[in-house]
Amino acid sequence: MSEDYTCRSIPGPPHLRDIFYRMGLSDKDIVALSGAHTLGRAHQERSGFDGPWTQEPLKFDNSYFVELLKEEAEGLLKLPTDKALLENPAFCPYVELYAKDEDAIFRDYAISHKKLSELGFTPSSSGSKTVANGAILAQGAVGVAVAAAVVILS
Ligand code: HEM
Repeated sequence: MSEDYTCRSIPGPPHLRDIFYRMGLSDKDIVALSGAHTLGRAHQERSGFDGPWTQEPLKFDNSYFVELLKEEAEGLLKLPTDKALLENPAFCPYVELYAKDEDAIFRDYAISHKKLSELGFTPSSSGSKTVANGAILAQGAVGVAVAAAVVILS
């Protein structure tokens, strides 16, 4: 398989920035946190997408970025938001850096994940919605804790 992708100098869709900037996160945070997709997979019945992003989805490493840079990554998933990281000149150099330098993604992912984890949340004022949101956020927190543990232990 070839690693023949090079960063394009055209701006990609602004949606990722709309979401992450309003939480005070940066371009670097967007790319580093996307690296969480090194772990796990998509499920047809949940999101409509199917499959893992990497060959070893139980291992936290830099392979999300390595696979993203490959023109063909057979059997592996690339979401539109994954591809967007290659289409924006502000994001793409980080993809290249993390594909080359695993220590860099370990370091930057830990920093970005800490920022994300410490943001907190504002519970809804409506009772039943609060319970539903609380349950969803609790599930999310477990996922975040697992990913953080993987980073720390690796
Ligand atoms: C950039 C915006 C993001 C989008 C559009 C996105 C989208 C998705 C989608 C569609 C799935 C598959 C869900 C399923 O079918 O089960 C998924 C899974 C996952 N996401 Fe994201 N995600 C984003 C950011 C993040 C972030 C910031 C993290 C953590 C820091 C993260 C961690 C994960 C993990 C670990 C899985 C695998 C879950 C599993 O194996 O069940 N994602 N994401």
